[in-house]
Amino acid sequence: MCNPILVIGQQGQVAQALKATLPSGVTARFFGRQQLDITHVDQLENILTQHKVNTIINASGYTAVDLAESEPEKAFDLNATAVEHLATLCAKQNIRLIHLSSDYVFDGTQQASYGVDDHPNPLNVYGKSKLAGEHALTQLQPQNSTLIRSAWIYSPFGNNFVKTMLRVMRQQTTLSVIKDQVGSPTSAIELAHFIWRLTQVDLLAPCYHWSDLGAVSWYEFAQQIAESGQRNGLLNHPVTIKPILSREYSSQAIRPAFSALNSQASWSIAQPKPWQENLETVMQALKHAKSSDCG
Ligand SMILES: NC(=O)C1=CN([C@@H]2O[C@H](COP(=O)(O)OP(=O)(O)OC[C@H]3O[C@@H](n4cnc5c(N)ncnc54)[C@H](OP(=O)(O)O)[C@@H]3O)[C@@H](O)[C@H]2O)C=CC1
Ligand SMILES: Cc1cn([C@H]2C[C@H](O)[C@@H](COP(=O)(O)OP(=O)(O)O[C@H]3O[C@@H](C)C(=O)[C@@H](O)[C@H]3O)O2)c(=O)[nH]c1=O
Repeated sequence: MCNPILVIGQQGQVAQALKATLPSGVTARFFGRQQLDITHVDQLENILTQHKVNTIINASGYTAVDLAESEPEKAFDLNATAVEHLATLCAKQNIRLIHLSSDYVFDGTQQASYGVDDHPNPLNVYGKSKLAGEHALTQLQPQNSTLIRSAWIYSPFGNNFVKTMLRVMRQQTTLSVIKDQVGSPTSAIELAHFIWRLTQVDLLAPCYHWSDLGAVSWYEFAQQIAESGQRNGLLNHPVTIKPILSREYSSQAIRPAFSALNSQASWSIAQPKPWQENLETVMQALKHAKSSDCG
């Protein structure tokens, strides 16, 4: 039997999506930060001594984009230094490492969607810490490892823009959402399927991009969430969404104006679906979760 795959992360949305989509015949062990704090290199070493693994999926990360501006050390500890330690151990022990990075490594000045060879130039602390993690992985080159840049991840799990919008829309009938930031929403479930496919690929490319098909502004994304929310009984009143500019919205971090990903090079491994279709699937999952809560 193959050695189990070790997943770092348990409660995060990508970790939960990986758990929900575990392919039959694959064994995976999930470690939340209670069992494995990857900022402690001794804990990593202990786990790797206790568990024989060939592949690690790092689904952990510091993801609080605004908060990172006031606590850069924490963001860099988790997104860069811990990745460096992880990559060092994986290189030493011939373990394949699959790591996640973000569209926020790009500055958003490009006109066309970002491909894997486009130049990263992050605007905020979170993006800088993710890019430092990418550099650690590529420089240390653990055995046949890769990083996946994804973007705007949403799911029925954890915290994300879709769930935030639904919460805000339930509390108020009007809200303002930024229209001059455009990106690629990504269903965590579809991303998880892609990651599991990658674990089966013999020779990995150094970097993949993965998102749903299509690019959209946060404003248009919010409009679709409201429309689908009402149709699926997740919202019981109409909402008015006012399109605003980034400069009208107070936030600590600067976000790229355009960070859509070109993931075409990944389509030989899995075929992405349009974001509207994936959003509908997630909204229906939220609807079922709500009706079983009530039942
Ligand atoms: N969210 C998004 O839109 C995007 C995310 N990404 C990247 O994908 C990855 C996963 O993101 P997502 O699932 O959304 O993140 P979440 O914020 O939902 O989850 C973060 C995960 O990190 C784990 N974690 C936090 N601190 C530690 C630590 N010290 N040691 C070990 N594990 C820790 C958490 O552990 P526990 O399970 O115990 O809570 C949790 O599983 C991150 O690397 C992120 O940068 C990339 C692009 C977009
Ligand atoms: C709640 C809210 C947000 N916004 C804006 C703020 C921001 O520009 C945008 C998205 O806000 P969020 O804080 O949900 O998303 P943000 O934290 O920017 O999401 C990012 O997370 C990291 C981890 C990534 O890697 C990125 O790919 C991306 O998904 O929406 C509004 O315009 N109106 C609102 O009512």
